[in-house]
Amino acid sequence: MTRETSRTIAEWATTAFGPARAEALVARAATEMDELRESLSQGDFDSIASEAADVAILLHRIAHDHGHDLSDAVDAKMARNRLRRWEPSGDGTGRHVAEPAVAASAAPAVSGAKSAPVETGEARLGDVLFDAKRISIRVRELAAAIERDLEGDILIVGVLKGAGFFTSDLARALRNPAHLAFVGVSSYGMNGSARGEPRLTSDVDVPVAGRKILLVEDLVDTGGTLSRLVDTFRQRGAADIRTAVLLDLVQSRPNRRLTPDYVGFETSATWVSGYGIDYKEKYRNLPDIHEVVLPSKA
Ligand SMILES: O=P(O)(O)OC[C@H]1O[C@H](OP(=O)(O)OP(=O)(O)O)[C@H](O)[C@@H]1O
Ligand code: HPA
Repeated sequence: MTRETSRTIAEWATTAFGPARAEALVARAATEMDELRESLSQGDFDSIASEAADVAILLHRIAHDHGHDLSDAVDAKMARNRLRRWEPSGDGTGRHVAEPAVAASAAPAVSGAKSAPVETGEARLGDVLFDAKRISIRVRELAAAIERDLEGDILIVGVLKGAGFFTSDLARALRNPAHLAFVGVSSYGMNGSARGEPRLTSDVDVPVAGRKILLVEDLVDTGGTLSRLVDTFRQRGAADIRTAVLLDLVQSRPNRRLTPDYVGFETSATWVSGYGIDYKEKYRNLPDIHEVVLPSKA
């Protein structure tokens, strides 16, 4: 049997019925919902799945017409639901009461131009800014742009840990015969507290002289990490160095040390997490990128 997606459903429906306005689809979904309610009240349990499918088919079409896939949206929403705290209403449904809170007391002190705020209250995971689907589309677009500029053999260098997922997705979207390496960079002092000059904590395992290098970062804030790496590889004789970042934290632009060559998304968020990016080492595993809400800043 064909595994239907929002796209295949929308294509079929448009061929069968012609283009539709979203309002008409919502009204039709409400009618199908009424039929589902009727099946339940009449005890017609055999038709329940089929009536529910009629509702879902309309929802798939609405999602596709607005650039989404409903199954992906359900996956993303469920990932979020599983992180929330819920208060049961007593009838088998419930309301979410608060986002998971993370204590801020252990926050490292932040210094200099780094935009990380020092919190006095509690931080929580906020809205999804860029979901997994959007990220994967954008990664492919970035790869296409990079391929147009950089031909042939390149050395892809991912910056750990934050850019781990972005580097592996971008590398797989690029068709260049690439070599892959990673570096570790830390901006924290030896005591793990103050944010200072970025230093290399682990190096690439290949020579870089004469190579075309694509440096891959999850985000650019002050630009300190990337500019440190560009300087390092330039001193070692790299032939060409390009920088690709998934997120540009636009608030930090005025004091930035470097402008990346390729940018996935711009965001005005102060702090973000997910898709490799952490909040105090947490949330790197989340498939979507969320805003982290820092309620009070000192
Ligand atoms: O533009 P900058 O001001 O240099 O900031 C960007 C860097 O900061 C974060 O890394 P972090 O040092 O937190 O390490 P991580 O990648 O292991 O999370 C982020 O992942 C970038 O690497
Ligand atoms: O928003 C951020 N998230 C994680 N690490 C960061 N480093 C600078 N800004 C950020």
